Amino acid sequence: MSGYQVDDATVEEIETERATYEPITEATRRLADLCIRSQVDAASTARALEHLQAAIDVLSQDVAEGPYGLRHSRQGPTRPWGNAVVGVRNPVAPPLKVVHETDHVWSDFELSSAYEGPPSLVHGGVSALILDQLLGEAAAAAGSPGMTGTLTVRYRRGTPLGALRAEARVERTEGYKTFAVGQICDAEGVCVEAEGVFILPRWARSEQEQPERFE
Ligand SMILES: CCCCCCCCCC(=O)SCCNC(=O)CCNC(=O)[C@H](O)C(C)(C)COP(=O)(O)OP(=O)(O)OC[C@H]1O[C@@H](n2cnc3c(N)ncnc32)[C@H](O)[C@@H]1OP(=O)(O)O
Repeated sequence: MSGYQVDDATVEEIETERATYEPITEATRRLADLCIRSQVDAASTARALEHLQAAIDVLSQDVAEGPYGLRHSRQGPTRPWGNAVVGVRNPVAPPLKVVHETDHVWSDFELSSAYEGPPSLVHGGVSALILDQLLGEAAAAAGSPGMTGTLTVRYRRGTPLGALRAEARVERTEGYKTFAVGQICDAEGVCVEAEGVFILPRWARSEQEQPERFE
């Protein structure tokens, strides 16, 4: 399957890539929030748009074909940098930093106004997105990576924008199937719960080196 690339990037080259693109990604996240909440007048907005167009013109001068994919290096860390949840080069990603413990994974993160669904609350699709990632990471961390087959989400109460924690763990495995559970909590407790089945796809079962992650 395409999108899984092994390259010879050195640790230094990976750090340079991160240092080059992470600041502009973070600025773009800030921009998304400002698009929603700025109250400057039309003339100021038009001026900002001119600056943005200039930035787009510069960045468009050299663009890779296709999405980022999942890049593995023989020397440095794996880079899921285009991922919609954890991608450090993806301004759509909050991004989450996921900590892998022996028996579970977790992440403390903030969701800005860009993730709003009902007023002041997180969009239900965004909660599902985050839980899909966390449950998938739990499956991979347990040594049984897979693609999401089925994800069931229960919204117990509204999830406020702002500071949140997501956690996930593997419940059991059955052959190629891994059953994982997880939740998103605010300071008051659980807001959303999920359970999912992660399946090692047929095409990966026969490969000698199975992928470590599916993103
Ligand atoms: C550190 C790593 C971090 C990784 C994080 C990743 C998080 C993000 C995860 C994703 O978002 S993945 C993207 C969303 N998912 C997909 O796009 C999956 C699309 N579907 C497929 O690729 C295939 O349908 C799938 C791999 C799920 C199953 O196809 P297979 O041909 O490999 O399955 P097969 O027919 O051999 O069935 C294997 C077993 O799984 C069961 N199964 C198949 N599809 C299922 C399904 N959808 N839900 C539940 N069970 C399913 C099937 O019944 C069977 O059970 P039994 O062995 O008990 O008979």
